Amino acid sequence: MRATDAPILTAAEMRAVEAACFARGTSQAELMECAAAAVAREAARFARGRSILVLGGPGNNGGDAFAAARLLAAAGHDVTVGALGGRWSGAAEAMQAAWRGPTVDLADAPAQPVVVDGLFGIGLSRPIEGEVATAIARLRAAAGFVLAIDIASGLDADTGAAAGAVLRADATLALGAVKRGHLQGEGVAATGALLVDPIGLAVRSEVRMLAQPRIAPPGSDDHKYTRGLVGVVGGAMPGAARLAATAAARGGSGYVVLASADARVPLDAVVHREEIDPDRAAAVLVGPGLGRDDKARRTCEQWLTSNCALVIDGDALALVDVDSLARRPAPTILTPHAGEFARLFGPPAGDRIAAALEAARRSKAIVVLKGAATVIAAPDGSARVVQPPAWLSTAGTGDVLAGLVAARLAATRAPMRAACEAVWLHARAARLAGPALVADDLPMHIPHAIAECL
Ligand SMILES: NC(=O)C1=CN([C@@H]2O[C@H](COP(=O)(O)OP(=O)(O)OC[C@H]3O[C@@H](n4cnc5c(N)ncnc54)[C@H](O)[C@@H]3O)[C@@H](O)[C@H]2O)[C@@H](O)CC1
Ligand SMILES: [K+]
Repeated sequence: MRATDAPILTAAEMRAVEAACFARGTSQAELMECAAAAVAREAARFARGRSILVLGGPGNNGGDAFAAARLLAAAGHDVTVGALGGRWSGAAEAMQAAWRGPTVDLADAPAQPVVVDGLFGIGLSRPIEGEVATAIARLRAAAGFVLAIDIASGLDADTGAAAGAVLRADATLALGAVKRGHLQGEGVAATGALLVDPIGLAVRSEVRMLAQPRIAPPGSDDHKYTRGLVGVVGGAMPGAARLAATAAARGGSGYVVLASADARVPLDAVVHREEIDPDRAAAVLVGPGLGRDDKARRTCEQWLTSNCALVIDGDALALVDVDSLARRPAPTILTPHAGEFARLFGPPAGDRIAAALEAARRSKAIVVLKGAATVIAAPDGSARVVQPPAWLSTAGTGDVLAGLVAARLAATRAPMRAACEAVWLHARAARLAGPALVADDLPMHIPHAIAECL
């Protein structure tokens, strides 16, 4: 199944879940059979009758592979196993012994159109080098499709870093839970389509893939103020604030006020004012196109010390500090890209999810760390992760997201929920806008994205 709403674990957390499962009486072999059945199901779906090379490594990832090979062969597929190692133990040994089909050394494995990668999973402990690296490069180049069992071999399960070779997958079937390494570092490119099978494990985690939200429509007695007035603070580059204000208007705000020296408004429905009344605003966005001069600094300071719920983006992220954020009496949402995040909190080490959670804890703000995998982290330790379409990597889309976050904050008054709704709607609007989108295209698709969530 697709990974939406799936739990995301570290390797240590995954092992703890497995240990708890064993403590309740499930055997390792039973869990492995469950994993293998899921792998065989997905491999058969992708193979569509083509010959399959299953790669089996020396650990339990290899155990899954041997068991899946047996199930695929029993279902009538042409299966060869390319094996590495040979000192299997426990359930993996039993699975290896139960495989009766053709087995060759990895180095001699014949190229096949479909490869199932069960070399290494979350137990990778050193870089893939030498003969193994040579073999996987050859097999990858010849394969039309590679399905990784649990995680692409060569990736660190927590950071997605690859110290040596990686067997890049077209699809990965994560077992029990998504691993953090699927979503960061080299894992972003090496994972392919991310699928997850629960394999019967009950996994609880407050770090999850972002699910499609349910959006509450306005009530029959709502009016423009109860639905939430959004203030957008403009500055040196007025286009950015106009994009944000358009997104705020299309994102379900009752009223959008754009405060800018430039009186041009992007829509007739957006009202231009010299100032935003803090007592009327349900949420204020500061930062897109603000500039970083003294005037911008004063504006930023004024809003930072206000009692308004704030979204802080772009230039404003360079004008605030963590302690002032933590002192704010009202909700704050930060929407940094990697550079802005690094300036404010220090460069994220290998694990961006951990870095975003730590930043949220320190700043007492919701942190939306944008990137190939966007992380939405809350001070309470919960986080949601989504991989937005890569076409979003173009100028101005961050301004649209910031406006949308402000709109949802004004509508919901619940910062984590608002950030999750906005990030989901933004990604969905991008898909609706299609390839080669420009930021100006996105706002018109937001209402359609909202309609899918009612
Ligand atoms: N723990 C369990 O009970 C279950 C685990 N499952 C599978 O088991 C995997 C984890 O199994 P393991 O903990 O056995 O670990 P792995 O199977 O990922 O690999 C560990 C083995 O690989 C060797 N190794 C690590 N890096 C190497 C390298 N670069 N070159 C050569 N050898 C290397 C280690 O010495 C060890 O023998 C999961 O990813 C998942 O696929 C599933 O079967 C479900 C049940
Ligand atoms: K693997």
